[in-house]
Amino acid sequence: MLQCENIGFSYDNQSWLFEGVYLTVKPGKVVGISGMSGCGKTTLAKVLAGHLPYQKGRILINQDIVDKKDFNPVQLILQHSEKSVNPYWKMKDILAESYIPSMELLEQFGIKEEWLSRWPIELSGGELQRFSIVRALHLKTKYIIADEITTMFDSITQVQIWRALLNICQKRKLGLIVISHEMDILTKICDEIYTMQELKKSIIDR
Ligand SMILES: Nc1ncnc2c1ncn2[C@@H]1O[C@H](COP(=O)(O)OP(=O)(O)OP(=O)(O)O)[C@@H](O)[C@H]1O
Repeated sequence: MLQCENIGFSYDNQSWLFEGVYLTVKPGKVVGISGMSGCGKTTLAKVLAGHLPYQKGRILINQDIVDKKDFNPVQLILQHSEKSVNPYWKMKDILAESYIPSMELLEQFGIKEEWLSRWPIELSGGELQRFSIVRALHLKTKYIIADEITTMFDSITQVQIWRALLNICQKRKLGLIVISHEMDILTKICDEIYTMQELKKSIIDR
């Protein structure tokens, strides 16, 4: 179980962006987070994935505090995948930095073999995003945070991508946190949905 207890974060060490955030995600469950623009959803995602240090509270996985030196079992997929790839590496090397995915997995996300030998700039935003999703699916990953990950896709491709991701999460019993402004996506795929405001008020064990 991924548990956040009383998390507080500040960018300037003067005022809290959010404080007293509680969130529990069980393996195999899909939890949606929505909220006003600028309320701190992406920041919370970065805190959970270990990209940003938090100043208050604790984050536990199966009752243990996450070991920062080890592979982080909480993997974050961001909206703008071009910001999370090295522009000087070819796609196959970007994937290999994490692990070598099977062709079957690549196919599930509609990745063509010929794209592997391209530079990031030679792919569309949607094509690049497919790589970011696959890259996060390391075998040691236990939780995925998907932060507005399908905004660049047409509606048919959105369905294909969500179906593939949800299938894998179900098969591997991964917990999935979905951050989105699109309530119709959240209501279709999530077991529970919270606003940032509600996370601040909630109790640990619900
Ligand atoms: N590196 C940073 N340094 C200082 N302030 C930041 C930094 N990154 C984000 N912020 C501020 O923190 C607040 C929360 O940003 P965040 O991106 O977490 O919001 P969000 O809820 O994900 O917004 P949106 O729905 O628009 O994506 C914003 O006011 C933003 O300007």
